[in-house]
Amino acid sequence: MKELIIATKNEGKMRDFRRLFEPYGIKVLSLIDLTDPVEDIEETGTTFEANAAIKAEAICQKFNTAVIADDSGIAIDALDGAPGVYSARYAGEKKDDQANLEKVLNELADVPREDRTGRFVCVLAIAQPEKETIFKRGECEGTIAFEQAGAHGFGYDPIFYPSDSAKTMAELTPEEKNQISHRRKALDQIENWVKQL
Ligand SMILES: O=c1nc[nH]c2c1ncn2[C@H]1C[C@H](O)[C@@H](COP(=O)(O)OP(=O)(O)OP(=O)(O)O)O1
Ligand SMILES: [Mg+2]
Repeated sequence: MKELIIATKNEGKMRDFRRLFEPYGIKVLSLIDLTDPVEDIEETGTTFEANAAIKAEAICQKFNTAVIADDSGIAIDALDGAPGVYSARYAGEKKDDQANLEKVLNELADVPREDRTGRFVCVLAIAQPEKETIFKRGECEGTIAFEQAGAHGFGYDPIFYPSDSAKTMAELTPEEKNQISHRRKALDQIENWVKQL
């Protein structure tokens, strides 16, 4: 089976990616799956594209092979786009999903339903030896809940209602999430590249 390295240590993303790549007959490996330990990569960029490039290019150079990275997050209009690129560390360096979503709920406590709009963003970077890095962006529009619901998914899924959905992203099955997610929409745009692997 063909293998592809995804430059991530996020287990929630990897569960999404394993399903998303399965139809292409591709086995995806995270940085945790590799036998060589990979040190944490500092995400010093101020855009999703910059951070995705940092991750993809570092691992591409290390292993001299094609690598995909995913930089993603949630952008909330009432918070001027925050947490945005800082989504993973919104409540502190520890990367605590529960603390992060509680911080958002607290900040939006007085914001009425119609003003709770936002979107998930996923930027995929493909880094390949001797080639320019390729970027594709997928977005999933929705609204932020007043309280968390659902046990699937990861990150901010329990507080995000995709547009036209009566269920949060965490109440959807993994298959349902993968039909509408920002990750799906970004991956759709690199389908031709994936198929030629
Ligand atoms: O489908 C999603 N459903 C819910 N939440 C999500 C999703 N996609 C991204 N998110 C949140 C999780 C984390 O708070 C941030 C990603 O941050 P991001 O730096 O890209 O990932 P990370 O540091 O966890 O792992 P890594 O950099 O090793 O890939 O956005
Ligand atoms: Mg990260």
